Amino acid sequence: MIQFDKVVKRFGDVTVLDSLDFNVQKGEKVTIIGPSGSGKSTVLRILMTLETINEGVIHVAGRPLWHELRNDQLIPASEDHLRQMRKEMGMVFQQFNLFPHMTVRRNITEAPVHVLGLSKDKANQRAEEYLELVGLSDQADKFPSQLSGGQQQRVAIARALAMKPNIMLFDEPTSALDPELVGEVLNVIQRLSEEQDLTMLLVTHEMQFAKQISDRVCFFDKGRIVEEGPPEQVFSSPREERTQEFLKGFINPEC
Ligand SMILES: Nc1ncnc2c1ncn2[C@@H]1O[C@H](COP(=O)(O)OP(=O)(O)OP(=O)(O)O)[C@@H](O)[C@H]1O
Repeated sequence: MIQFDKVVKRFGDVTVLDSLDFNVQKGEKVTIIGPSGSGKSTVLRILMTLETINEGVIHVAGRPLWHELRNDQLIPASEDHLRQMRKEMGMVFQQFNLFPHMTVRRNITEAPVHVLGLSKDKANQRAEEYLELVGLSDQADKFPSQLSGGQQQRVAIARALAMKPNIMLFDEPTSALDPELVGEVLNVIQRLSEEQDLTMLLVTHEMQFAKQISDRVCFFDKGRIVEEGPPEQVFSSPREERTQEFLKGFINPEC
């Protein structure tokens, strides 16, 4: 579903992704862990087409993301191609990014109406369906500022799902939340992973959750995958010294 081939990303002189090879299968739930600045968010932002790449090729659902095929040659993607490719993915950010002047319902229906061309009725139906999934059916007429951080993040998840993406990207979805609100968001993500046929890529510092939810955990350092494997292996018996050092910083990651 996702394939990075020798992808290089630089910001000025700093190489953030260093010839990265990385694959995610259809339906797979993959968690990326690693120290601050290792390039985790950059991977998601590149997939969401929020950042460009300098070298390499990325395929999403079998099609090149940042390129188009013309006469068997890869050429840089047009804005139209990027717009099409973006429909494959939904992203949930650390800071919710809801539209503050719109109700919860409109936050969710806006893109389905204006990007997918759904009728208002259809989009409203869809909003109800996903608000129910995230446990917020009774909050549709509120504004984001009237909700807790955990509720806002659940609306953000419903909003991303309402575009019916095949891939969901979560960029540290709980790190801006007060500790007592983290659980409700993780519960929703857990439910999604169990009930929806989604490919999921999650960046998180919630190691226990990563262990629970993931088919595979990838440990990133300096723009490369240092170690990857099933969560039991990576958390309980990491092979690489850098992974061991990183995990020592977390309280009982094996629990
Ligand atoms: N727009 C940008 N301009 C310049 N440098 C950037 C930009 N975005 C990210 N970087 C740099 O790229 C590196 C990787 O950033 P990234 O956000 O991917 O790391 P991360 O592993 O997600 O870190 P964290 O866990 O702290 O969020 C960092 O050194 C960061 O400062």
